[in-house]
Amino acid sequence: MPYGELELIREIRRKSLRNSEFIRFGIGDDAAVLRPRKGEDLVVTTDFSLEDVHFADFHPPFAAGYRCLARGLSDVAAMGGRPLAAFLSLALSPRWAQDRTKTREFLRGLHAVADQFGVVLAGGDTAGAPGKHTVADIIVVGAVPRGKALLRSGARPGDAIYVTGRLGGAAAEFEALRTDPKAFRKVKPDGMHPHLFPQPRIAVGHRLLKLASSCMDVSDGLSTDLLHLCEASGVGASLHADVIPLAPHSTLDQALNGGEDYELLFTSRRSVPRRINGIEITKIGIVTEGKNVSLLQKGRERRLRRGGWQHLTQENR
Ligand SMILES: Nc1ncnc2c1ncn2[C@@H]1O[C@H](COP(=O)(O)OP(=O)(O)O)[C@@H](O)[C@H]1O
Ligand SMILES: Cc1ncc(C[n+]2csc(CCOP(=O)(O)OP(=O)(O)O)c2C)c(N)n1
Ligand SMILES: [Mg+2]
Repeated sequence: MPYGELELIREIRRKSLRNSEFIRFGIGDDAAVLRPRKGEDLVVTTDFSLEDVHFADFHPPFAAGYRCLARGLSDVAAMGGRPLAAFLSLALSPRWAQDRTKTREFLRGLHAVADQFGVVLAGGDTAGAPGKHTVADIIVVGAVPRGKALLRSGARPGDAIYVTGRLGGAAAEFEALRTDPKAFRKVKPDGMHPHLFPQPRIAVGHRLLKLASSCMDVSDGLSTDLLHLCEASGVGASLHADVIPLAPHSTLDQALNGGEDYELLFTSRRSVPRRINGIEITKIGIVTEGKNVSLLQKGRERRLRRGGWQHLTQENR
């Protein structure tokens, strides 16, 4: 039986009926009413999850829904924010509208990560997609202490460059999933599945408010994202390939160019602990003057190539 719009919204609303100090009114009115605390700035981010771009038939729909919100939460983490409310705009392909289990599983995954991080789904929009692909857009609203949000532009020469967790795992798991989707049917968000269930580093981001001079999340790949950060800060960098923490079964190329690891890349000139909230922190380089971003590998130095993901080009693998 296909979903009707009202029925689907009713189902989503039943699972999201929770107001909070921040959400005065959530799903049910023409717009949500949010009330930030005094002394806070709001952070707002939006991210597409497009069928055949961000997820495909070989993804369990539960994981597609989980990733959809986790990616938005990672952006809030990168700003040092605590996430408060999410908004989901969902255009279902005819196939998804027909197949209630796909849509239900997608929403179950989305609610799983919402519950994990105490975020309430406070609104959205529902439609039938005009084409063959399901399209989801997630908006996440969070809060940071006023004037304290972590920016990409704060890196200064002499700062050390750090990354949380391990890199390349998402690309490695993506390849494994594409090759043998059946092997991933029963996986759970246990922190061991960097592609299917990325873990937004909210708690680390919060601690970085007092430690980091700049910060961003690694979504497109370390190479591309470090170049973004350097450009925003007007600095160069020297990246040490041999100390980049690789996830199990992943390669340096996947760590540099694979993307979707949703770890935090940050700079600091303070003393940074080796672990924050149980997550390992690795120093991977140093911020330099000028504009050159170089990669040091086994004593040899070369220019860091922007090898990560770019939409609207044919270069993606
Ligand atoms: N269509 C758009 N309209 C307005 N701003 C956009 C649009 N697309 C991207 N941006 C903004 O450009 C910046 C970089 O975007 P993006 O590369 O997607 O960041 P990220 O990789 O962290 O998601 C962000 O501040 C984002 O809000
Ligand atoms: C079906 C499918 N093909 C390819 C990928 C790989 N992929 C898609 S988008 C992307 C980069 C990150 O996506 P983007 O939309 O730039 O995320 P953002 O930076 O906005 O968080 C990667 C590596 C995937 N996840 N699913
Ligand atoms: Mg991007």
